Amino acid sequence: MIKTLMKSIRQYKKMSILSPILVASEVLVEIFIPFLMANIIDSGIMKQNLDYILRLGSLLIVITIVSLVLGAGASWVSSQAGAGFAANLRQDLFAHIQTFSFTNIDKFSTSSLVTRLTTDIANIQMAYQMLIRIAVRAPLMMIFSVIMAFNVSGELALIFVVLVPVLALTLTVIIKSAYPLFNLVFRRYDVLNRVVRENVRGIREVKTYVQEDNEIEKFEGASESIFSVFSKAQKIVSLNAPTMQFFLNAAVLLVSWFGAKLIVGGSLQTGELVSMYAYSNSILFSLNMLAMIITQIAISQASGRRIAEVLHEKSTIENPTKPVTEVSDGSIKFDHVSFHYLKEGKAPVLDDINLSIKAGEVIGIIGETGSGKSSLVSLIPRLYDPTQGTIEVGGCNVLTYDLKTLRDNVAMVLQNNVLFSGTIAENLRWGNENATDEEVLAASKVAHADDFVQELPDGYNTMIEQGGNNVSGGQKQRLTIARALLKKPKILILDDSTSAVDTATEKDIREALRTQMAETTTIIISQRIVSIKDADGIIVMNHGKIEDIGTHDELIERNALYHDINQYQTEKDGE
Ligand SMILES: Nc1ncnc2c1ncn2[C@@H]1O[C@H](COP(=O)(O)OP(=O)(O)OP(=O)(O)O)[C@@H](O)[C@H]1O
Repeated sequence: MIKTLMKSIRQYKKMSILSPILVASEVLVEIFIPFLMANIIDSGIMKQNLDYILRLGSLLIVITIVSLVLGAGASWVSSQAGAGFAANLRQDLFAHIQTFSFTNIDKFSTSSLVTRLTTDIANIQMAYQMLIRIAVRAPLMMIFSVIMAFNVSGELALIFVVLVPVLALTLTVIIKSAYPLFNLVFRRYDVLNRVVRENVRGIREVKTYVQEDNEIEKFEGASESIFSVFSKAQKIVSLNAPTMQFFLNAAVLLVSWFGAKLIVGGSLQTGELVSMYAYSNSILFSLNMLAMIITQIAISQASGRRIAEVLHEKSTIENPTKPVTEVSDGSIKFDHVSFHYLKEGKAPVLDDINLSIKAGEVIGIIGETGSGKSSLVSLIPRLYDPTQGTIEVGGCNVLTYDLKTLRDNVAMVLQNNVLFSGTIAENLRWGNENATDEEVLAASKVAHADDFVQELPDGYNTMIEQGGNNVSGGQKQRLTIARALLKKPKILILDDSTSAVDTATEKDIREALRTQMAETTTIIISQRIVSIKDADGIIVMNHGKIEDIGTHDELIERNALYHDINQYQTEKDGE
Protein backbone atom coordinates (compact mmCIF):
# COMPACT_ATOMS: atom_id res chain seq x y z
CA MET A 1 0.00 0.00 0.00
CA ILE A 2 2.72 2.48 1.05
CA LYS A 3 4.69 1.82 -2.15
CA THR A 4 1.61 2.49 -4.27
CA LEU A 5 0.79 5.76 -2.49
CA MET A 6 4.40 6.95 -2.44
CA LYS A 7 4.50 6.92 -6.24
CA SER A 8 2.44 10.11 -6.14
CA ILE A 9 5.06 12.12 -4.19
CA ARG A 10 7.06 12.85 -7.38
CA GLN A 11 8.18 16.52 -7.46
CA TYR A 12 7.54 16.87 -3.70
CA LYS A 13 10.26 14.37 -2.80
CA LYS A 14 12.84 17.11 -2.10
CA MET A 15 10.44 19.00 0.18
CA SER A 16 9.56 15.75 1.93
CA ILE A 17 13.26 15.22 2.73
CA LEU A 18 13.90 18.87 3.58
CA SER A 19 11.10 19.00 6.15
CA PRO A 20 12.57 16.37 8.57
CA ILE A 21 16.02 17.98 8.18
CA LEU A 22 14.61 21.39 9.17
CA VAL A 23 12.67 19.81 12.05
CA ALA A 24 15.74 17.97 13.35
CA SER A 25 17.79 21.20 13.19
CA GLU A 26 15.01 23.07 14.99
CA VAL A 27 14.95 20.48 17.80
CA LEU A 28 18.74 20.52 18.11
CA VAL A 29 18.73 24.29 18.51
CA GLU A 30 15.63 24.46 20.72
CA ILE A 31 16.91 21.86 23.16
CA PHE A 32 19.65 24.25 24.31
CA ILE A 33 17.23 26.99 25.35
CA PRO A 34 16.48 25.59 28.87
CA PHE A 35 20.18 24.77 29.24
CA LEU A 36 21.17 28.40 28.50
CA MET A 37 18.45 29.70 30.81
CA ALA A 38 19.77 27.51 33.62
CA ASN A 39 23.26 28.95 33.08
CA ILE A 40 21.92 32.52 33.01
CA ILE A 41 20.23 31.92 36.38
CA ASP A 42 23.03 29.97 38.07
CA SER A 43 26.14 31.69 36.72
CA GLY A 44 24.68 35.08 35.80
CA ILE A 45 21.82 36.10 38.10
CA MET A 46 22.96 34.20 41.23
CA LYS A 47 26.55 35.46 40.86
CA GLN A 48 25.38 38.94 39.75
CA ASN A 49 27.55 38.71 36.63
CA LEU A 50 25.92 41.22 34.25
CA ASP A 51 28.42 40.66 31.47
CA TYR A 52 27.69 36.90 31.49
CA ILE A 53 23.93 37.55 31.51
CA LEU A 54 24.25 39.85 28.49
CA ARG A 55 26.42 37.42 26.53
CA LEU A 56 24.24 34.38 27.19
CA GLY A 57 21.08 36.46 26.86
CA SER A 58 22.14 37.57 23.35
CA LEU A 59 22.98 33.98 22.44
CA LEU A 60 19.57 32.92 23.76
CA ILE A 61 17.84 35.51 21.55
CA VAL A 62 19.79 34.35 18.48
CA ILE A 63 19.04 30.68 19.22
CA THR A 64 15.35 31.43 19.76
CA ILE A 65 15.14 33.31 16.45
CA VAL A 66 16.98 30.54 14.58
CA SER A 67 14.68 27.94 16.13
CA LEU A 68 11.60 29.97 15.18
CA VAL A 69 12.79 30.40 11.59
CA LEU A 70 13.58 26.68 11.29
CA GLY A 71 10.17 25.83 12.81
CA ALA A 72 8.31 28.13 10.43
CA GLY A 73 10.32 26.76 7.49
CA ALA A 74 9.56 23.16 8.48
CA SER A 75 5.90 23.97 8.86
CA TRP A 76 5.72 25.65 5.42
CA VAL A 77 7.71 22.95 3.63
CA SER A 78 5.73 20.12 5.23
CA SER A 79 2.38 21.69 4.39
CA GLN A 80 3.49 22.27 0.78
CA ALA A 81 4.73 18.70 0.48
CA GLY A 82 1.52 17.36 2.07
CA ALA A 83 -0.80 19.41 -0.15
CA GLY A 84 1.26 18.63 -3.27
CA PHE A 85 1.35 14.93 -2.53
CA ALA A 86 -2.42 14.93 -1.95
CA ALA A 87 -3.00 16.81 -5.23
CA ASN A 88 -0.88 14.28 -7.15
CA LEU A 89 -2.61 11.37 -5.44
CA ARG A 90 -6.04 12.83 -6.22
CA GLN A 91 -5.11 13.30 -9.88
CA ASP A 92 -3.62 9.80 -10.14
CA LEU A 93 -6.70 8.28 -8.54
CA PHE A 94 -9.04 10.26 -10.78
CA ALA A 95 -7.08 9.36 -13.91
CA HIS A 96 -7.10 5.70 -12.88
CA ILE A 97 -10.85 5.73 -12.29
CA GLN A 98 -11.25 7.07 -15.85
CA THR A 99 -9.77 3.78 -17.12
CA PHE A 100 -12.41 1.77 -15.24
CA SER A 101 -15.02 -0.27 -16.99
CA PHE A 102 -18.59 -0.27 -15.77
CA THR A 103 -17.87 -3.55 -13.98
CA ASN A 104 -15.09 -1.87 -11.97
CA ILE A 105 -17.36 1.06 -11.12
CA ASP A 106 -20.20 -1.28 -10.11
CA LYS A 107 -17.74 -3.06 -7.80
CA PHE A 108 -16.78 0.05 -5.80
CA SER A 109 -20.00 2.08 -6.18
CA THR A 110 -19.75 5.73 -7.21
CA SER A 111 -20.36 7.13 -3.71
CA SER A 112 -17.49 5.11 -2.32
CA LEU A 113 -15.21 6.38 -5.10
CA VAL A 114 -16.23 9.94 -4.19
CA THR A 115 -15.34 9.36 -0.49
CA ARG A 116 -11.98 7.95 -1.54
CA LEU A 117 -11.27 10.95 -3.77
CA THR A 118 -12.20 13.45 -1.06
CA THR A 119 -12.28 12.46 2.63
CA ASP A 120 -9.72 9.65 2.35
CA ILE A 121 -7.23 11.81 0.47
CA ALA A 122 -7.69 14.64 3.01
CA ASN A 123 -6.79 12.11 5.74
CA ILE A 124 -3.70 10.99 3.91
CA GLN A 125 -2.64 14.62 3.43
CA MET A 126 -2.98 15.28 7.15
CA ALA A 127 -1.13 12.10 8.10
CA TYR A 128 1.67 12.77 5.62
CA GLN A 129 2.15 16.32 6.85
CA MET A 130 2.38 14.99 10.41
CA LEU A 131 4.72 12.21 9.36
CA ILE A 132 7.34 14.50 7.87
CA ARG A 133 7.15 17.09 10.66
CA ILE A 134 5.66 16.14 14.01
CA ALA A 135 6.55 12.44 13.74
CA VAL A 136 10.18 13.58 13.47
CA ARG A 137 9.94 16.35 16.03
CA ALA A 138 8.18 14.45 18.83
CA PRO A 139 10.58 11.49 19.25
CA LEU A 140 13.69 13.64 18.68
CA MET A 141 12.47 16.19 21.20
CA MET A 142 11.71 13.43 23.68
CA ILE A 143 15.07 11.68 23.27
CA PHE A 144 17.12 14.90 23.46
CA SER A 145 15.11 16.20 26.42
CA VAL A 146 15.74 12.94 28.30
CA ILE A 147 19.46 13.16 27.49
CA MET A 148 19.58 16.79 28.65
CA ALA A 149 17.58 15.95 31.78
CA PHE A 150 20.09 13.18 32.64
CA ASN A 151 22.86 15.64 31.92
CA VAL A 152 21.40 18.11 34.43
CA SER A 153 20.62 15.59 37.13
CA GLY A 154 20.63 11.81 36.76
CA GLU A 155 18.69 11.39 40.00
CA LEU A 156 15.86 13.76 39.01
CA ALA A 157 15.71 12.31 35.50
CA LEU A 158 14.79 8.93 37.01
CA ILE A 159 11.33 10.45 37.62
CA PHE A 160 10.75 10.33 33.84
CA VAL A 161 11.94 6.75 33.64
CA VAL A 162 8.94 5.92 35.83
CA LEU A 163 6.41 8.44 34.43
CA VAL A 164 6.98 7.98 30.68
CA PRO A 165 6.10 4.24 30.44
CA VAL A 166 2.98 4.70 32.60
CA LEU A 167 1.81 7.63 30.45
CA ALA A 168 2.65 5.71 27.26
CA LEU A 169 0.57 2.76 28.45
CA THR A 170 -2.40 4.97 29.41
CA LEU A 171 -2.33 6.74 26.03
CA THR A 172 -2.12 3.41 24.19
CA VAL A 173 -5.25 2.17 25.97
CA ILE A 174 -7.12 5.38 25.05
CA ILE A 175 -6.09 5.23 21.38
CA LYS A 176 -6.78 1.53 21.00
CA SER A 177 -10.34 2.05 22.20
CA ALA A 178 -10.94 5.01 19.86
CA TYR A 179 -9.34 3.57 16.70
CA PRO A 180 -12.12 1.20 15.58
CA LEU A 181 -14.65 4.00 15.98
CA PHE A 182 -12.67 6.39 13.77
CA ASN A 183 -12.46 3.64 11.19
CA LEU A 184 -16.20 3.19 11.28
CA VAL A 185 -16.75 6.92 10.67
CA PHE A 186 -15.28 6.66 7.17
CA ARG A 187 -17.54 3.82 6.19
CA ARG A 188 -20.47 5.97 7.32
CA TYR A 189 -19.22 8.79 5.06
CA ASP A 190 -19.85 6.47 2.08
CA VAL A 191 -23.51 6.28 3.06
CA LEU A 192 -23.74 10.07 3.49
CA ASN A 193 -22.15 10.65 0.08
CA ARG A 194 -24.58 8.21 -1.52
CA VAL A 195 -27.58 10.06 -0.07
CA VAL A 196 -26.23 13.43 -1.25
CA ARG A 197 -25.39 12.11 -4.70
CA GLU A 198 -28.79 10.51 -5.21
CA ASN A 199 -30.56 13.61 -3.98
CA VAL A 200 -28.64 16.05 -6.15
CA ARG A 201 -29.02 13.88 -9.24
CA GLY A 202 -32.65 13.17 -8.66
CA ILE A 203 -33.72 16.55 -7.28
CA ARG A 204 -36.52 16.81 -9.87
CA GLU A 205 -37.97 13.43 -8.88
CA VAL A 206 -37.64 14.35 -5.20
CA LYS A 207 -39.67 17.49 -5.82
CA THR A 208 -42.27 15.89 -8.10
CA TYR A 209 -42.89 13.03 -5.68
CA VAL A 210 -42.78 15.47 -2.73
CA GLN A 211 -40.09 13.39 -1.09
CA GLU A 212 -38.21 16.30 0.54
CA ASP A 213 -39.09 15.23 4.09
CA ASN A 214 -38.10 11.68 3.35
CA GLU A 215 -34.80 12.84 1.87
CA ILE A 216 -34.12 15.14 4.82
CA GLU A 217 -34.82 12.21 7.14
CA LYS A 218 -32.40 9.99 5.18
CA PHE A 219 -29.72 12.66 5.26
CA GLU A 220 -30.24 13.34 8.95
CA GLY A 221 -30.02 9.60 9.62
CA ALA A 222 -26.68 9.33 7.80
CA SER A 223 -25.38 12.54 9.36
CA GLU A 224 -26.55 11.54 12.86
CA SER A 225 -24.87 8.18 12.58
CA ILE A 226 -21.55 9.87 11.70
CA PHE A 227 -22.04 12.29 14.58
CA SER A 228 -22.83 9.53 17.06
CA VAL A 229 -19.79 7.40 16.16
CA PHE A 230 -17.53 10.44 15.95
CA SER A 231 -18.64 11.80 19.29
CA LYS A 232 -18.13 8.37 20.90
CA ALA A 233 -14.58 8.36 19.52
CA GLN A 234 -14.02 11.95 20.63
CA LYS A 235 -15.33 11.15 24.12
CA ILE A 236 -12.60 8.54 24.45
CA VAL A 237 -9.94 10.80 22.93
CA SER A 238 -10.96 13.67 25.23
CA LEU A 239 -9.53 11.61 28.11
CA ASN A 240 -6.14 12.57 26.66
CA ALA A 241 -6.23 16.12 28.05
CA PRO A 242 -6.95 15.31 31.74
CA THR A 243 -4.51 12.39 31.57
CA MET A 244 -1.80 14.72 30.26
CA GLN A 245 -2.62 17.36 32.87
CA PHE A 246 -2.43 14.74 35.61
CA PHE A 247 0.99 13.53 34.47
CA LEU A 248 2.30 17.09 33.99
CA ASN A 249 1.22 18.06 37.52
CA ALA A 250 2.65 14.84 38.91
CA ALA A 251 5.95 15.60 37.15
CA VAL A 252 6.04 19.19 38.51
CA LEU A 253 5.28 17.91 41.99
CA LEU A 254 7.90 15.16 41.92
CA VAL A 255 10.55 17.38 40.29
CA SER A 256 9.87 20.11 42.90
CA TRP A 257 9.89 17.69 45.83
CA PHE A 258 13.09 15.84 44.91
CA GLY A 259 14.67 18.95 43.31
CA ALA A 260 14.22 20.99 46.49
CA LYS A 261 15.91 18.21 48.48
CA LEU A 262 18.83 18.14 46.03
CA ILE A 263 19.16 21.95 46.20
CA VAL A 264 19.21 21.83 50.00
CA GLY A 265 21.82 19.02 49.78
CA GLY A 266 23.86 21.25 47.44
CA SER A 267 23.95 18.85 44.48
CA LEU A 268 21.53 20.92 42.30
CA GLN A 269 21.30 24.61 41.50
CA THR A 270 18.14 26.73 41.10
CA GLY A 271 18.66 27.30 37.37
CA GLU A 272 19.10 23.57 36.81
CA LEU A 273 15.81 22.91 38.60
CA VAL A 274 14.09 25.47 36.33
CA SER A 275 15.51 23.74 33.25
CA MET A 276 14.22 20.40 34.59
CA TYR A 277 10.67 21.81 34.54
CA ALA A 278 11.16 22.76 30.87
CA TYR A 279 12.58 19.34 29.94
CA SER A 280 9.79 17.62 31.86
CA ASN A 281 7.21 19.58 29.82
CA SER A 282 9.00 18.72 26.58
CA ILE A 283 9.20 15.01 27.35
CA LEU A 284 5.54 14.62 28.34
CA PHE A 285 4.17 16.84 25.54
CA SER A 286 6.30 15.03 22.97
CA LEU A 287 4.93 11.72 24.17
CA ASN A 288 1.38 13.05 23.83
CA MET A 289 2.17 14.35 20.33
CA LEU A 290 3.56 10.96 19.42
CA ALA A 291 0.36 9.30 20.63
CA MET A 292 -1.74 11.69 18.55
CA ILE A 293 0.34 11.05 15.44
CA ILE A 294 0.11 7.33 15.90
CA THR A 295 -3.70 7.70 16.10
CA GLN A 296 -3.85 9.86 12.96
CA ILE A 297 -1.57 7.52 11.06
CA ALA A 298 -3.56 4.51 12.21
CA ILE A 299 -6.80 6.18 11.10
CA SER A 300 -5.37 7.16 7.76
CA GLN A 301 -4.07 3.65 7.23
CA ALA A 302 -7.65 2.66 6.52
CA SER A 303 -7.91 5.60 4.07
CA GLY A 304 -4.61 4.58 2.49
CA ARG A 305 -5.85 1.03 2.04
CA ARG A 306 -9.06 2.26 0.43
CA ILE A 307 -7.12 4.47 -2.01
CA ALA A 308 -4.54 1.79 -2.81
CA GLU A 309 -7.36 -0.69 -3.39
CA VAL A 310 -8.68 1.52 -6.20
CA LEU A 311 -5.20 2.17 -7.60
CA HIS A 312 -4.48 -1.58 -7.64
CA GLU A 313 -7.74 -2.34 -9.41
CA LYS A 314 -7.15 -3.25 -13.02
CA SER A 315 -9.75 -2.26 -15.53
CA THR A 316 -11.67 -5.34 -16.59
CA ILE A 317 -11.69 -3.91 -20.10
CA GLU A 318 -8.28 -3.10 -21.56
CA ASN A 319 -6.96 -2.28 -24.97
CA PRO A 320 -5.49 -5.28 -26.78
CA THR A 321 -1.75 -5.14 -27.51
CA LYS A 322 -2.12 -5.04 -31.29
CA PRO A 323 -5.53 -3.45 -31.70
CA VAL A 324 -7.57 -3.19 -34.88
CA THR A 325 -7.96 0.52 -35.59
CA GLU A 326 -10.61 0.52 -38.27
CA VAL A 327 -14.18 -0.70 -38.24
CA SER A 328 -14.98 -1.83 -41.77
CA ASP A 329 -18.79 -1.69 -41.53
CA GLY A 330 -21.68 -1.70 -39.08
CA SER A 331 -22.52 -5.41 -39.20
CA ILE A 332 -23.02 -7.11 -35.83
CA LYS A 333 -22.89 -10.77 -34.85
CA PHE A 334 -23.60 -12.35 -31.45
CA ASP A 335 -22.40 -15.94 -31.19
CA HIS A 336 -23.70 -17.90 -28.15
CA VAL A 337 -23.38 -14.85 -25.91
CA SER A 338 -24.25 -15.09 -22.22
CA PHE A 339 -23.72 -12.38 -19.65
CA HIS A 340 -24.22 -11.65 -15.99
CA TYR A 341 -23.28 -8.70 -13.83
CA LEU A 342 -20.94 -8.97 -10.83
CA LYS A 343 -22.71 -11.50 -8.65
CA GLU A 344 -21.62 -14.99 -9.59
CA GLY A 345 -24.17 -17.74 -9.24
CA LYS A 346 -27.12 -15.55 -10.25
CA ALA A 347 -29.10 -16.47 -13.35
CA PRO A 348 -27.51 -14.81 -16.40
CA VAL A 349 -29.01 -11.51 -17.56
CA LEU A 350 -28.45 -12.65 -21.16
CA ASP A 351 -28.65 -16.32 -22.04
CA ASP A 352 -27.17 -17.84 -25.19
CA ILE A 353 -27.84 -14.97 -27.58
CA ASN A 354 -27.31 -15.60 -31.30
CA LEU A 355 -27.88 -12.71 -33.62
CA SER A 356 -26.79 -11.41 -36.99
CA ILE A 357 -27.38 -7.83 -38.18
CA LYS A 358 -26.28 -6.58 -41.60
CA ALA A 359 -24.60 -3.20 -42.01
CA GLY A 360 -27.11 -0.40 -42.59
CA GLU A 361 -30.10 -2.32 -41.19
CA VAL A 362 -32.53 -0.71 -38.79
CA ILE A 363 -33.30 -3.07 -35.93
CA GLY A 364 -35.88 -2.60 -33.20
CA ILE A 365 -35.71 -4.26 -29.79
CA ILE A 366 -38.76 -4.65 -27.60
CA GLY A 367 -39.45 -6.60 -24.44
CA GLU A 368 -40.61 -6.26 -20.87
CA THR A 369 -38.57 -4.15 -18.46
CA GLY A 370 -35.62 -6.09 -17.11
CA SER A 371 -35.65 -8.50 -20.05
CA GLY A 372 -32.05 -7.57 -20.91
CA LYS A 373 -32.43 -5.10 -23.80
CA SER A 374 -29.96 -2.51 -22.45
CA SER A 375 -27.55 -5.19 -21.29
CA LEU A 376 -27.55 -6.69 -24.81
CA VAL A 377 -26.59 -3.45 -26.55
CA SER A 378 -24.07 -2.40 -23.86
CA LEU A 379 -21.91 -5.35 -24.92
CA ILE A 380 -21.44 -3.94 -28.45
CA PRO A 381 -19.25 -0.91 -27.52
CA ARG A 382 -17.69 -3.04 -24.70
CA LEU A 383 -19.25 -1.19 -21.79
CA TYR A 384 -19.28 -4.72 -20.40
CA ASP A 385 -17.71 -7.88 -21.81
CA PRO A 386 -19.78 -11.04 -22.22
CA THR A 387 -19.27 -13.85 -19.76
CA GLN A 388 -19.44 -16.37 -22.58
CA GLY A 389 -19.50 -16.26 -26.37
CA THR A 390 -18.20 -13.71 -28.84
CA ILE A 391 -19.45 -10.51 -30.42
CA GLU A 392 -18.28 -9.29 -33.80
CA VAL A 393 -18.57 -5.81 -35.26
CA GLY A 394 -17.60 -5.31 -38.90
CA GLY A 395 -16.47 -8.94 -39.05
CA CYS A 396 -13.94 -8.62 -36.15
CA ASN A 397 -14.27 -9.72 -32.54
CA VAL A 398 -14.95 -6.58 -30.45
CA LEU A 399 -12.14 -7.63 -28.09
CA THR A 400 -9.58 -7.05 -30.87
CA TYR A 401 -10.50 -3.40 -31.49
CA ASP A 402 -8.78 -0.35 -30.12
CA LEU A 403 -11.34 0.80 -27.51
CA LYS A 404 -11.50 4.38 -28.77
CA THR A 405 -11.98 3.22 -32.36
CA LEU A 406 -14.76 0.86 -31.31
CA ARG A 407 -16.56 3.42 -29.15
CA ASP A 408 -16.21 6.16 -31.78
CA ASN A 409 -17.88 3.83 -34.26
CA VAL A 410 -20.58 2.57 -31.92
CA ALA A 411 -22.51 5.57 -30.63
CA MET A 412 -24.97 4.92 -27.86
CA VAL A 413 -27.69 7.31 -26.73
CA LEU A 414 -29.41 6.47 -23.46
CA GLN A 415 -32.79 7.62 -22.20
CA ASN A 416 -31.25 9.88 -19.57
CA ASN A 417 -27.92 10.79 -21.08
CA VAL A 418 -26.52 13.94 -19.54
CA LEU A 419 -25.38 17.21 -21.01
CA PHE A 420 -22.51 19.09 -19.40
CA SER A 421 -22.11 22.73 -18.45
CA GLY A 422 -21.04 24.68 -21.53
CA THR A 423 -22.69 25.93 -24.71
CA ILE A 424 -24.93 23.74 -26.87
CA ALA A 425 -22.24 23.74 -29.58
CA GLU A 426 -19.59 22.64 -27.09
CA ASN A 427 -21.87 19.86 -25.90
CA LEU A 428 -22.52 18.65 -29.42
CA ARG A 429 -18.78 18.68 -30.18
CA TRP A 430 -18.28 16.03 -27.48
CA GLY A 431 -19.16 13.74 -30.38
CA ASN A 432 -16.39 15.20 -32.54
CA GLU A 433 -14.30 18.10 -31.27
CA ASN A 434 -13.19 18.98 -34.80
CA ALA A 435 -16.67 19.11 -36.27
CA THR A 436 -17.28 22.19 -38.44
CA ASP A 437 -20.26 24.49 -37.85
CA GLU A 438 -21.91 22.95 -40.94
CA GLU A 439 -21.49 19.44 -39.54
CA VAL A 440 -22.95 20.53 -36.18
CA LEU A 441 -25.91 22.04 -38.01
CA ALA A 442 -26.42 18.96 -40.19
CA ALA A 443 -26.40 16.57 -37.19
CA SER A 444 -28.83 18.83 -35.32
CA LYS A 445 -31.15 18.84 -38.32
CA VAL A 446 -31.24 15.03 -38.48
CA ALA A 447 -31.95 14.87 -34.74
CA HIS A 448 -34.58 17.62 -35.12
CA ALA A 449 -32.78 19.75 -32.55
CA ASP A 450 -32.03 22.61 -34.94
CA ASP A 451 -35.55 24.11 -34.87
CA PHE A 452 -35.67 24.73 -31.15
CA VAL A 453 -31.96 25.67 -30.86
CA GLN A 454 -32.42 28.38 -33.53
CA GLU A 455 -35.31 29.79 -31.52
CA LEU A 456 -33.14 30.29 -28.42
CA PRO A 457 -31.80 33.87 -28.08
CA ASP A 458 -28.17 32.69 -28.23
CA GLY A 459 -28.77 29.77 -30.61
CA TYR A 460 -25.92 27.26 -30.51
CA ASN A 461 -24.08 29.49 -28.01
CA THR A 462 -26.82 29.05 -25.40
CA MET A 463 -25.29 27.93 -22.12
CA ILE A 464 -26.43 24.57 -20.84
CA GLU A 465 -26.66 24.36 -17.07
CA GLN A 466 -25.10 21.46 -15.24
CA GLY A 467 -26.94 18.25 -16.17
CA GLY A 468 -28.89 20.10 -18.88
CA ASN A 469 -31.57 21.31 -16.52
CA ASN A 470 -32.48 24.36 -18.63
CA VAL A 471 -33.73 22.33 -21.60
CA SER A 472 -36.77 20.06 -21.65
CA GLY A 473 -36.50 16.26 -21.53
CA GLY A 474 -37.36 15.90 -25.23
CA GLN A 475 -34.97 18.70 -26.24
CA LYS A 476 -32.20 17.09 -24.21
CA GLN A 477 -32.83 13.76 -25.95
CA ARG A 478 -32.65 15.42 -29.37
CA LEU A 479 -29.36 17.13 -28.45
CA THR A 480 -27.85 13.86 -27.22
CA ILE A 481 -28.86 12.17 -30.50
CA ALA A 482 -27.22 15.02 -32.47
CA ARG A 483 -24.12 14.65 -30.31
CA ALA A 484 -23.93 10.94 -31.15
CA LEU A 485 -24.50 11.59 -34.86
CA LEU A 486 -21.49 13.93 -34.96
CA LYS A 487 -19.34 10.86 -34.36
CA LYS A 488 -20.49 9.65 -37.77
CA PRO A 489 -20.83 6.19 -36.25
CA LYS A 490 -21.13 2.94 -38.15
CA ILE A 491 -23.57 1.74 -35.49
CA LEU A 492 -26.07 3.97 -33.71
CA ILE A 493 -27.87 2.62 -30.66
CA LEU A 494 -30.87 4.53 -29.38
CA ASP A 495 -31.77 3.04 -26.00
CA ASP A 496 -35.22 4.42 -25.24
CA SER A 497 -33.73 7.76 -26.22
CA THR A 498 -36.78 9.26 -27.87
CA SER A 499 -39.17 8.44 -25.03
CA ALA A 500 -39.65 12.13 -24.21
CA VAL A 501 -40.00 13.23 -27.84
CA ASP A 502 -43.54 13.54 -29.25
CA THR A 503 -44.53 10.81 -31.74
CA ALA A 504 -44.64 13.08 -34.79
CA THR A 505 -41.12 14.46 -34.22
CA GLU A 506 -39.87 10.96 -33.39
CA LYS A 507 -41.20 9.75 -36.74
CA ASP A 508 -39.38 12.62 -38.51
CA ILE A 509 -36.14 11.74 -36.71
CA ARG A 510 -36.46 8.08 -37.76
CA GLU A 511 -37.08 9.07 -41.37
CA ALA A 512 -34.13 11.47 -41.37
CA LEU A 513 -31.91 8.75 -39.95
CA ARG A 514 -33.04 6.29 -42.61
CA THR A 515 -32.45 8.62 -45.52
CA GLN A 516 -29.38 10.52 -44.36
CA MET A 517 -27.56 7.83 -42.37
CA ALA A 518 -28.43 4.95 -44.68
CA GLU A 519 -25.10 3.15 -44.15
CA THR A 520 -25.32 3.34 -40.38
CA THR A 521 -26.72 0.31 -38.60
CA THR A 522 -29.37 1.64 -36.23
CA ILE A 523 -30.66 -0.24 -33.19
CA ILE A 524 -33.71 1.26 -31.57
CA ILE A 525 -34.79 0.02 -28.15
CA SER A 526 -38.26 1.19 -27.37
CA GLN A 527 -41.30 0.35 -25.32
CA ARG A 528 -43.49 1.83 -28.08
CA ILE A 529 -44.25 -0.42 -31.04
CA VAL A 530 -44.86 2.64 -33.21
CA SER A 531 -41.15 3.54 -32.81
CA ILE A 532 -39.89 0.26 -34.24
CA LYS A 533 -42.64 -1.08 -36.50
CA ASP A 534 -40.89 0.11 -39.69
CA ALA A 535 -37.60 -1.55 -38.74
CA ASP A 536 -35.99 -4.18 -41.01
CA GLY A 537 -36.09 -6.58 -38.10
CA ILE A 538 -37.53 -6.55 -34.59
CA ILE A 539 -36.03 -8.53 -31.72
CA VAL A 540 -38.42 -9.61 -28.99
CA MET A 541 -36.57 -10.10 -25.71
CA ASN A 542 -37.95 -12.18 -22.87
CA HIS A 543 -36.13 -13.01 -19.63
CA GLY A 544 -32.63 -12.57 -21.10
CA LYS A 545 -33.37 -14.61 -24.23
CA ILE A 546 -34.28 -13.67 -27.77
CA GLU A 547 -37.81 -14.96 -28.05
CA ASP A 548 -38.27 -14.03 -31.69
CA ILE A 549 -36.90 -11.96 -34.56
CA GLY A 550 -38.98 -10.80 -37.51
CA THR A 551 -40.69 -7.89 -39.18
CA HIS A 552 -43.69 -6.20 -37.59
CA ASP A 553 -46.17 -8.13 -39.73
CA GLU A 554 -44.45 -11.47 -39.13
CA LEU A 555 -44.38 -10.95 -35.38
CA ILE A 556 -48.03 -9.87 -35.25
CA GLU A 557 -48.82 -13.14 -36.95
CA ARG A 558 -46.74 -15.53 -34.90
CA ASN A 559 -45.54 -14.00 -31.64
CA ALA A 560 -48.05 -13.90 -28.80
CA LEU A 561 -46.05 -11.48 -26.62
CA TYR A 562 -45.55 -9.00 -29.49
CA HIS A 563 -49.16 -9.40 -30.54
CA ASP A 564 -50.35 -8.61 -26.99
CA ILE A 565 -48.10 -5.55 -26.62
CA ASN A 566 -49.32 -4.27 -30.00
CA GLN A 567 -52.96 -4.83 -29.14
CA TYR A 568 -52.62 -3.15 -25.76
CA GLN A 569 -50.85 -0.11 -27.23
CA THR A 570 -53.29 0.23 -30.15
CA GLU A 571 -56.27 0.13 -27.76
CA LYS A 572 -54.59 2.67 -25.49
CA ASP A 573 -53.89 4.99 -28.43
CA GLY A 574 -57.51 4.60 -29.52
CA GLU A 575 -58.72 5.69 -26.10
N1 LIG B 1 -25.31 -2.49 -13.40
C1 LIG B 1 -26.05 -3.55 -13.06
N2 LIG B 1 -25.67 -4.37 -12.07
C2 LIG B 1 -26.41 -5.45 -11.74
N3 LIG B 1 -27.55 -5.82 -12.36
C3 LIG B 1 -27.99 -5.04 -13.35
C4 LIG B 1 -27.27 -3.86 -13.77
N4 LIG B 1 -27.95 -3.29 -14.79
C5 LIG B 1 -29.05 -4.07 -15.00
N5 LIG B 1 -29.07 -5.11 -14.15
C6 LIG B 1 -30.07 -6.19 -14.12
O1 LIG B 1 -30.04 -6.88 -15.35
C7 LIG B 1 -31.35 -7.21 -15.78
C8 LIG B 1 -31.58 -6.69 -17.19
O2 LIG B 1 -31.55 -5.28 -17.14
P1 LIG B 1 -31.62 -4.38 -18.46
O3 LIG B 1 -31.41 -2.97 -18.04
O4 LIG B 1 -30.72 -4.95 -19.47
O5 LIG B 1 -33.13 -4.62 -18.90
P2 LIG B 1 -34.00 -3.80 -19.93
O6 LIG B 1 -34.76 -4.80 -20.70
O7 LIG B 1 -33.17 -2.83 -20.69
O8 LIG B 1 -34.96 -3.02 -18.95
P3 LIG B 1 -35.66 -1.59 -19.16
O9 LIG B 1 -36.61 -1.70 -20.28
O10 LIG B 1 -36.36 -1.38 -17.85
O11 LIG B 1 -34.56 -0.60 -19.39
C9 LIG B 1 -32.29 -6.65 -14.75
O12 LIG B 1 -32.70 -7.70 -13.90
C10 LIG B 1 -31.48 -5.65 -13.99
O13 LIG B 1 -31.86 -5.60 -12.65
